[in-house]
Amino acid sequence: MLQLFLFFWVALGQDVFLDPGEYEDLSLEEIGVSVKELRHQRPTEQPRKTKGASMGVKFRNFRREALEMYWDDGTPQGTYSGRVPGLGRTATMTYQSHTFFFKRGDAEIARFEMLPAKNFYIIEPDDEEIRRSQEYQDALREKAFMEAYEERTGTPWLSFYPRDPPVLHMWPAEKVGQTHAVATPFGPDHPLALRLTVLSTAPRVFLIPELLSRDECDHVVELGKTVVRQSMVGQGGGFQSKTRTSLNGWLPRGKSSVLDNIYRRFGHVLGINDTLLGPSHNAEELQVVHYSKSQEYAPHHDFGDDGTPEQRFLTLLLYIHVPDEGGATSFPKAFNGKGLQVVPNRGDAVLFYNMLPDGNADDLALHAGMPVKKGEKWVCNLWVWDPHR
Ligand SMILES: O=C(O)CCC(=O)C(=O)O
Ligand SMILES: [Fe+2]
Repeated sequence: MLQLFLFFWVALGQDVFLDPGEYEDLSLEEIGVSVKELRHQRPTEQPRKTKGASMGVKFRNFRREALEMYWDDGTPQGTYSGRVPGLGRTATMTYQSHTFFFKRGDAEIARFEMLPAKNFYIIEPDDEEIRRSQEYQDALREKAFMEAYEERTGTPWLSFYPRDPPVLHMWPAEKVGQTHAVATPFGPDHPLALRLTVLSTAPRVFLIPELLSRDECDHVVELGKTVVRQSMVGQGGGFQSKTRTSLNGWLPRGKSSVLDNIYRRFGHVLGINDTLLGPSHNAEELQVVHYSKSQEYAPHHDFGDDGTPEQRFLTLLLYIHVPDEGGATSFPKAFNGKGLQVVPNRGDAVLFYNMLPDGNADDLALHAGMPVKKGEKWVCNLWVWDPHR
């Protein structure tokens, strides 16, 4: 009977959650979830830097000729920063008030000072045909959009442009301590009632206690041991880096029937049809990560700009073996810079959204795997893309 009830509950897509109006924002201590560790990283808010802040910028060259790019370091010649092809583009991380200039031979063609809320710089065409081209008109629209967006929201547009709001379900995160209840028939061997509790509203971070059973954690660790290798970061196969010293590997959902059942559960917990959670649809294979003592993953975003609107929408991080000391997952930009760090219990998961409801990537979703001080840490990442992979 209970099973039947739960089945209908799920089938109707009904989630039980309290009216956000009933919630007070709770402090981390007041949330009342049982975890190994849950705290702020700093006692005070860290105001977002405005002067001298780092920023990602894009340049578009609408000259037909290639240009040489220089950073103005105060010397007459500047620091060489690479070539921008004719009608090409480049992007770089820099700082506010820094200046770049572009040369063809000895002639300076353009010079830009990096200004707050201006992340897009256009080297103007010198011929009418290009000025009338669709590409140039699109670039002007993109520049105007980026500036208006940052003006309006105080945060830069980091997604590909143009990009629609996400199509996948996103759990509301209006107040710290708010919970959503989900029932699923796909428990370890019985239906399961689960809860998602909001740990942070900006970025949107949830704790999901007891998503996996102990036996399931053991099972995934055992599968993980057969696939982990030295971690790589970056695109195109990546490269070894000091910022990610852990080992990782990938597990297809069909690796075992236990894993496939867990994926069905993920579908209910995320509010996303589980058939979409395969590699040919919206998700990557399950990534297993192993850290031993002093290994870490420095602060990073899970999204990247690969020049398409498709983006890593959410991260479901499963703790399948908890370190004895250290190894928290941290969100240094949460709580206006007070930060959030959490070490859940074994079998718990942390869910966070890398995108905002308007389709922008969420800069605040910056996070890190802090150094393990004692024991071993095993986690899994499920990355779900929107609108598809
Ligand atoms: O280990 C953690 O706590 C975070 C891991 C992570 O961010 C990643 O693998 O992308
Ligand atoms: Fe990550």
